[in-house]
Amino acid sequence: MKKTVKVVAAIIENENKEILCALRSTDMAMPNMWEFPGGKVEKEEDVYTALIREIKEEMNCKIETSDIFTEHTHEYETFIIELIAFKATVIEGTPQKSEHDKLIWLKRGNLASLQRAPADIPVVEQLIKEK
Ligand SMILES: Nc1nc2c([nH]c(=O)n2[C@H]2C[C@H](O)[C@@H](COP(=O)(O)OP(=O)(O)OP(=O)(O)O)O2)c(=O)[nH]1
Repeated sequence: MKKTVKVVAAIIENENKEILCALRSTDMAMPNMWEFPGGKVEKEEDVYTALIREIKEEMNCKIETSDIFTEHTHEYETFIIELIAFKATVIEGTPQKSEHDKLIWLKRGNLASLQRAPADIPVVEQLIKEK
């Protein structure tokens, strides 16, 4: 049976209404795919704590999150992902790349132009529809 992995992701929006997109590096699982920064929720960790921790670890900044934007399950070849996405804003520091190959800010209308992790596609569609 495939393992189910709970992953939290941040839709970080700046004052220009652009959204932060991160390119998974060649050293990561699922390389060369664009994603919303975040990662796996650890055992006994709540989703908000997990997201704030992941963003601090990955981009050395502090975010503030609001309610869940969207939550859905996607089946990959080797595992099932339960992806929980939150809207967020940076409240301390500036996102800096460490694990990712690239960080870019994109307007909503341009979000669909990137090659996305497949589980993220419904999130992107919902974001585009929002405006
Ligand atoms: N962070 C993130 N991961 C995503 C997204 N969409 C998607 O399919 N994934 C997948 C890629 C990975 O297989 C998994 C998240 O793992 P990760 O490698 O980013 O998380 P992590 O830092 O906690 O991982 P690890 O080093 O502890 O293994 O979820 C997304 O939008 N953001």
